Amino acid sequence: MSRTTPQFEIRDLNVFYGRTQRVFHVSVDIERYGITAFLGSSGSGKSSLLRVLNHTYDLFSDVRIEGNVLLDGEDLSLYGRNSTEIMLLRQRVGMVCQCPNPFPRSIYENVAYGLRLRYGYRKRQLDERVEQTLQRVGLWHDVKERLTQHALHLAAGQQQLLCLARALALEPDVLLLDEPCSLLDPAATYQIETLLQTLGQEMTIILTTSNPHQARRMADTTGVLFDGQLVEYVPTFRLFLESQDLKPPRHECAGVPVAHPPFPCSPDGEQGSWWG
Ligand SMILES: Nc1ncnc2c1ncn2[C@@H]1O[C@H](COP(=O)(O)OP(=O)(O)OP(=O)(O)O)[C@@H](O)[C@H]1O
Repeated sequence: MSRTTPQFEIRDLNVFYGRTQRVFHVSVDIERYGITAFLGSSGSGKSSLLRVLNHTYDLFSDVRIEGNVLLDGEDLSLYGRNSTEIMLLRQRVGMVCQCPNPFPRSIYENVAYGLRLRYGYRKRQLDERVEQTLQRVGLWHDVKERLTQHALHLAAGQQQLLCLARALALEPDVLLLDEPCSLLDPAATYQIETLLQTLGQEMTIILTTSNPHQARRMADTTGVLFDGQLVEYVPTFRLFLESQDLKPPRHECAGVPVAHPPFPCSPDGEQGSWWG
């Protein structure tokens, strides 16, 4: 595989829940390394799109997808449900959810569990890797004296860092993050965003957000989802330059003009909502 092959090639992707279509004809290449954000209001299809990238949509019984998703040139639609390929895929393409969801076990075990399963490490190797991984997410200093404590006793931001550590321990090529900061306070958000910017230099990060400021701060490329349709997919700086001009919508989807929402506040302001 060439280094210039996109990490993901998504071709005419449609997602249906039962008979209702929620994602429409999304075609996009996601480049290797850096941060790509999918920005949209609640219900615009961000999670539905993200879940296709590591087959977690399989976990929902009423979902059907059409189209092709290629990871490093390999077509994921050829993978069968619950197959070994899918297990390996989810190690390669790790995921962190909106709501911090550590295992109801100790802090140590949250990171060690996957390492033990994947690499069969013994105690000393496990200790080393757990420490390294917790160092990597900046949590080691806070938790080194209480590794055996229940993970749910950590603050929400620390729980989210632990979930990141759990995913990173398996050395994924890609990290998917579904609104990773939406339930966190500004300090924890800052910590996670800073970490993701560092990680984006060595792996592909794909995140969803409903916060245009977060996309602007974080992402190299931003896709805007609107009612399940991808109405923009551009380098982030272009999206925000153009949005400031409050240009009228210039997109069509299936012949219908799409109301691309303007950016309502000053480019440096944190007030207002894209969608409000
Ligand atoms: N498992 C499901 N079964 C049925 N409908 C679903 C399911 N998951 C999502 N949907 C619907 O699909 C649409 C898109 O949902 P999705 O969660 O992808 O949007 P989102 O942009 O991630 O929203 P949010 O930011 O609120 O999570 C919504 O109308 C939602 O109700």
